[in-house]
Amino acid sequence: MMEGLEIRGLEAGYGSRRIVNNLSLPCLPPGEVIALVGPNAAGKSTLMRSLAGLTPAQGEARLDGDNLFALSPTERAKRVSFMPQSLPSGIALNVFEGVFTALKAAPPSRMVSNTQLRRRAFSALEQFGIGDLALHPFDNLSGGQRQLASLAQATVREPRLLLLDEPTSALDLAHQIRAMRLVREYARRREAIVVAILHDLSLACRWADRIAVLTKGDLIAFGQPEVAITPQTLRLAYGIEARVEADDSGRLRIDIENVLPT
Ligand SMILES: Nc1ncnc2c1ncn2[C@@H]1O[C@H](COP(=O)(O)OP(=O)(O)OP(=O)(O)O)[C@@H](O)[C@H]1O
Repeated sequence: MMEGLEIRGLEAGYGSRRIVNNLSLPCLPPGEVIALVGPNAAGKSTLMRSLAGLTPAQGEARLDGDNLFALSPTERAKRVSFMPQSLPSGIALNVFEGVFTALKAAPPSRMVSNTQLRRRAFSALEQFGIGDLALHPFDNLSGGQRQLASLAQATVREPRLLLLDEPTSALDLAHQIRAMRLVREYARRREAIVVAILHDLSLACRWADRIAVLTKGDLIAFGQPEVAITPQTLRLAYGIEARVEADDSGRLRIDIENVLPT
């Protein structure tokens, strides 16, 4: 059995409109964070939602050898978590209840008592620095606080596949770094596969093990940051001229020179 996430010939869209075209990726191994980047409307969310079972798709997606599209809802809830771009409003729960409910819906098999589950839910809040918000109604949170609560909710079940749609878009600089660090630690510790849609390429280069660049539904580059993020990719994906340089520690620096006329 091949461990990790394999995607072959995946196509997804809405009705007769195809958004993601025949997409294949080398196996995404456990323990890694994969950033999915690309311009607006490239199909990133559509791809992610199809992996989460929320948008119909054809082709193959296998998680540890199992057909992801054929998992029962319970099995999927145990193995896959999806954090959407924006949380619905009108959630009549406080932050703790929201996370606890997510955990209770598909608890890890080793957790039997409610006390254990409550402890785990609270520790997920603390990990994201929002333990003090436990009793706040979800609906009263700021955009950034909602995103942190949503991250706690997505990780609390310890899924093998964690799908995050723009998890840091509402976070301040310090919380972006904290969130990405926790997500990467999570991938390493739980041997999980994390796929995160990110618009901030510096964040992607700094925290992702590999980057997939999607443009108009096609994968145009995939690999370690220095392989995927090149002047050519940036031109193709975003229509910008940029220099990409690695500093002494090997970190990529993207220097945008000018924007091409459209
Ligand atoms: N529910 C839907 N029904 C019909 N078309 C949709 C739906 N959701 C998205 N689309 C269309 O699919 C295309 C890709 O959208 P998608 O949200 O996957 O892109 P994205 O790369 O995630 O974009 P962004 O970076 O702007 O969030 C867009 O043209 C969009 O209008």
